[in-house]
Amino acid sequence: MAKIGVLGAGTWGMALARMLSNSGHEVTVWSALPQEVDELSRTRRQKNLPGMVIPDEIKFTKEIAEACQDKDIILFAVPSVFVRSTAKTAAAFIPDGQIIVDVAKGIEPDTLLTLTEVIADELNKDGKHGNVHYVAMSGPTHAEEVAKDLPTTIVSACEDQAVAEKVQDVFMNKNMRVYTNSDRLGVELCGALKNVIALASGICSGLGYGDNMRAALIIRGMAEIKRLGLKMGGKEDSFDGLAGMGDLIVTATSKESRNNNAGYLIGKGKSAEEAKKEVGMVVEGINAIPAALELADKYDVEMPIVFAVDAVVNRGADARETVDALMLREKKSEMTK
Ligand SMILES: NC(=O)C1=CN([C@@H]2O[C@H](COP(=O)(O)OP(=O)(O)OC[C@H]3O[C@@H](n4cnc5c(N)ncnc54)[C@H](O)[C@@H]3O)[C@@H](O)[C@H]2O)C=CC1
Ligand SMILES: O=C(CO)COP(=O)(O)O
Repeated sequence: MAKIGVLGAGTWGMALARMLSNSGHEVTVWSALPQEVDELSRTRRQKNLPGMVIPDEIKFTKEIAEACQDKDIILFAVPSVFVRSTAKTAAAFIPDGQIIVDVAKGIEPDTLLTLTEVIADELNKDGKHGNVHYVAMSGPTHAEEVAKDLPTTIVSACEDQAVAEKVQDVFMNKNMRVYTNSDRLGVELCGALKNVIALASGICSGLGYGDNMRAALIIRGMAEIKRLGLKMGGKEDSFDGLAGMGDLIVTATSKESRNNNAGYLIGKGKSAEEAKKEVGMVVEGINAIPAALELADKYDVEMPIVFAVDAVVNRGADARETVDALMLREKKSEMTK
């Protein structure tokens, strides 16, 4: 059995902590919010997963050292905007050679680093973390379903196959099937960028558009993600796989999706701020837009849906007119080869 430190006690961190604890692993959860640690310890409930009982075996701590020292795996499960600050605080307590798994989905604006790259960037500053192993875990995995033990699949992505398999072994159980993947970059790009397309899907539902439009957004959205991701060095299998198409399908169609729901509210006329507030959990697609635009520019890749989402979410464009303009863009062939 493994010793696992979970950094972040939000919806995803807690659903995974419970699953890992129920598999017999020793789990310690750290949160940056002291009142959250107190509340979780006392109520054994996560506020956004009210039906889920947190096993007594899970230990909560306000000391990040306690969640990082003497662990087989440290799991980063904080929203993307807190990944760097969490890595910075944790660095002094993370031994070299540690396996770090990130489950947050995003790309840091300005640096354009994926989140395992952000953690590495922070840890490498002291020259003492040259042998840390970074794994990205991603796939169609809504916390609300994992919390109910509904069957789920996920990818353990690391260029070192032995490390990817070690993480696969720890996370795999009858409700969670884990595949390995050697393309960490491609997997992380998929996880971050599909959230922007899920916002588009939600916006179109809010406008009253139907399943035809949703299917179009999923396929043409993945065409954009893949165009960029392949140019950046990602591998085709990742975009076609669970972390790519799988996660895009679930996020663009599920009633559980924070991004889909926020998009819906925006399509109904709410501002991005109002939508985020109403959703009440992190909406990573909104955070990912600046980096997606910067990457499209840097790699000279056309991403019309991402540009349209930015126009509606950040620049006050009328959603219906924006969809009309997308539909009437220059005529194209679907063939890429
Ligand atoms: N919820 C889900 O179904 C899934 C979420 N993810 C990803 O996991 C990441 C976390 O998502 P959720 O757990 O849903 O978000 P959430 O909105 O539930 O997370 C909030 C948590 O962030 C932590 N936090 C708040 N302020 C902080 C700070 N200053 N420093 C460090 N931590 C702080 C707290 O523990 C808080 O409970 C996101 O990147 C999301 O895309 C990935 C797969 C599934
Ligand atoms: O990444 C996720 C599911 O795989 C979660 O997506 P949402 O944040 O849109 O709920």
